[in-house]
Amino acid sequence: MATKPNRTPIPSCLVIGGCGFLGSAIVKSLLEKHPSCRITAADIRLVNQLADPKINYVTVDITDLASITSVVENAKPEVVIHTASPVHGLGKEIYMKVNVEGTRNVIKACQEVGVKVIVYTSSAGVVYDGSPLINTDETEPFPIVPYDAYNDSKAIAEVLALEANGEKGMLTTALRPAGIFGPGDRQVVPGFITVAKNGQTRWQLGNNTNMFDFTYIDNLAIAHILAASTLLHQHASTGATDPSVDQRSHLDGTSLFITNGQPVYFWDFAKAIWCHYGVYNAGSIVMPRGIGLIIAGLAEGFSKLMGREPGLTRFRVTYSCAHRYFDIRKAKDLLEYEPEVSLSEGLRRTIEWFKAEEAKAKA
Ligand SMILES: NC(=O)c1ccc[n+]([C@@H]2O[C@H](COP(=O)([O-])OP(=O)(O)OC[C@H]3O[C@@H](n4cnc5c(N)ncnc54)[C@H](O)[C@@H]3O)[C@@H](O)[C@H]2O)c1
Repeated sequence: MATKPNRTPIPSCLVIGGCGFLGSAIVKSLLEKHPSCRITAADIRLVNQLADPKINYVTVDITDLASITSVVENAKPEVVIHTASPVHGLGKEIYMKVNVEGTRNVIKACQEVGVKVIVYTSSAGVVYDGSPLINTDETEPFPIVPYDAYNDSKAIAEVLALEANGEKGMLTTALRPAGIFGPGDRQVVPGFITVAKNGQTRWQLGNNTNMFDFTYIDNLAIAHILAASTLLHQHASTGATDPSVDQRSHLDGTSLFITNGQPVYFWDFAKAIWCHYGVYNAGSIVMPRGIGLIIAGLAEGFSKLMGREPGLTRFRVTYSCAHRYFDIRKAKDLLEYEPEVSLSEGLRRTIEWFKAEEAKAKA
């Protein structure tokens, strides 16, 4: 049995990737939950800055050791939350450079400056190889053949972050979110909205018996803050890792799946988005997965010849027919993590935000 987590207020925190979707939500939650925290938000591009004098925005490129070291030295944070990563769908080289070498640089800089706690944002995809993930927990090993370069690089970076646990007095943990969505989302919900705009919502790939996990952004931001303040408390009380504590109840040196804890049928999630968006004809034509893969293969070949982006890809077919949901009991035990915003309320807030943004753009 895990012991009840104790927490310590976070006096200073550097959020790397602090202008990104997740990073800026963490900054916002820190302002709310730890109002006296000195916050530095560092990112390679300073966009979406919150107008609050308590936040110090700085430019950083984590692939450059001197750049990240100087940011950590100036910020002198007790806690570093590292969310930076390129988006999914790019080449292997960029993932190895930013996620692997960049994370190595972040760890080195933190060790040099004496940071106490690192919370690394990993991904639920680190255990995915295309096989079904059904209520998967943290005992699931990394796959022998990773699904793609992005997930491979996230797994390598997670291992680097966790191996640094206990070194030079620093405690580390890794959170593995699945399908983050919310206002400001650039990946999950925009994909479904594009399908609606292209008039393709009638098509459903597969028979919709596959369950999927998604995570509302604010729940995930709070999970990061819970992890940071719990580790900070542990640091203050034991100085580092405590080998006398049952290994299963260690937050340091371990990874936790974080989701909304409400797995849903993949196409039910899509249909809910489209209904909120005002499209009600979804899913009336079911295309079996096998046929979808053949058509996607042809579409990819044709698009390559024409120099265009294919609308349907084998990745999208496989993904939308996959079983992918996770057991989050470990996060509930070790962090007392409880998703505050339900999936349906999260979707409502998200689509309202997208509609408002579209209205602003038209005005
Ligand atoms: N979005 C999802 O569904 C999802 C799912 C699982 C895991 N994750 C992980 O969550 C984290 C946050 O994702 P997000 O959706 O907020 O992405 P995002 O693209 O909105 O934010 C990532 C931020 O990292 C910054 N960044 C990229 N390269 C950098 C560099 N070299 N130096 C400094 N900053 C750099 C970007 O400018 C960006 O602001 C990432 O680590 C991602 O791998 C995301």
